[in-house]
Amino acid sequence: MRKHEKHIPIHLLSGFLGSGKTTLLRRLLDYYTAQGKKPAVIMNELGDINLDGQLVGDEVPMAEMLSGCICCTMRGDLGVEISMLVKEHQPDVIFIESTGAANPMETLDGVTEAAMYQAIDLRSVVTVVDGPELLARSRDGKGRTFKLMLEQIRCATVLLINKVDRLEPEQLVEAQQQLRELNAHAQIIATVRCAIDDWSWLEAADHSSAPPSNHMVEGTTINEGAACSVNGCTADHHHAGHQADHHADHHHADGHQPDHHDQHHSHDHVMVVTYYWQKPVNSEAFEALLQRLPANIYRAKGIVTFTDAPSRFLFQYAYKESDFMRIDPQGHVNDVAVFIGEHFSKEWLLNELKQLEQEAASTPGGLL
Ligand SMILES: Nc1nc2c(ncn2[C@@H]2O[C@H](COP(=O)(O)OP(=O)(O)OP(=O)(O)O)[C@@H](O)[C@H]2O)c(=O)[nH]1
Repeated sequence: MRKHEKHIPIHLLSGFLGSGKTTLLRRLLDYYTAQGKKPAVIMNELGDINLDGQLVGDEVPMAEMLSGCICCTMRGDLGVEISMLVKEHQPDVIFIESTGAANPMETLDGVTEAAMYQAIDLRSVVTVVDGPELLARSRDGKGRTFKLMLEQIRCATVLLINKVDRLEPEQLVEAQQQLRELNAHAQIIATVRCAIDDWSWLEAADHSSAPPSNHMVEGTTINEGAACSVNGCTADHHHAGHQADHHADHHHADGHQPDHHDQHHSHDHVMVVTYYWQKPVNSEAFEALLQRLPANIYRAKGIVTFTDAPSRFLFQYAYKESDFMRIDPQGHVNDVAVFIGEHFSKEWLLNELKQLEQEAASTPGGLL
């Protein structure tokens, strides 16, 4: 790397499954493109498909790191992906959206490792916190998921407390107090759908005069006056009992038709089940299934065709709330559903999904 080479600011988006990282990413992309700047994105998913990528415009350069996690198995690849993005697109800024299950300290290590030989500079770690979920889990106060959430909060330079529309005013105060106790330095911003009015923190981070070699893990500040809490981070760096096979046992990029009910990756204690739909299903029956998913399935998303609606839909489910958006994907995209959680019964889930397909197929009427 040449001494006076311009360093590209990098922002790491962290936060638990379904907290709103992609929602924030879209806002960040709009913010930069409105200023005539060129943002680029690295998206990391545990599964082998990137559904969130469907929500990002084709004009945004994007590298997908699938079937693994940049905090561990794919850590070495991160530098390569950054290098390719920089070489091909010369972006003004890069956002890395990590998987909700990523250990933030390990991810930070990965980014800063890459910064040693790339002209990049990590400027902020933005952790999106699902407000209602933080309160619910802190009442219970245990479990590996909660611990991971705490680590993500402790390592942030900016904390977005999101889904405030689902909090009473006194609950918002309680959640803000919890965040402040966990992280004394980060700026805390309360948001609904990650809508941000004041972007000064981002401008300050991008224009920080910190020498490029002083990256965060060495304990320098990101914004003046907003010290990075990384040094004080008490994150557990061990991947205890981590024996997951992170590599998908099939790749559909090669034209190979994926198996119907499919592989199961696990990242640490988190399981991912990917199901490729063979048939359309009834929309009401599908919504009913989402509502009766067990509490240990936190997150689901995918693309589905309904027998009773004229288009395909991108669906999102996080903690009992579901959203459906009409889509018309470019190129060949399978109908697929990804479920993420802990210790849930894969058999139960696959049976339910197959039953939906069978019921829809045996109901007279067919596709609209
Ligand atoms: N009620 C409510 N829903 C929200 C808010 N922000 C995001 N959502 C919804 O929460 C779901 C998850 O949002 P995403 O932005 O995809 O979350 P994510 O963190 O990127 O999810 P993963 O990448 O799967 O971990 C979507 O259905 C969003 O529409 C909010 O402020 N309030």
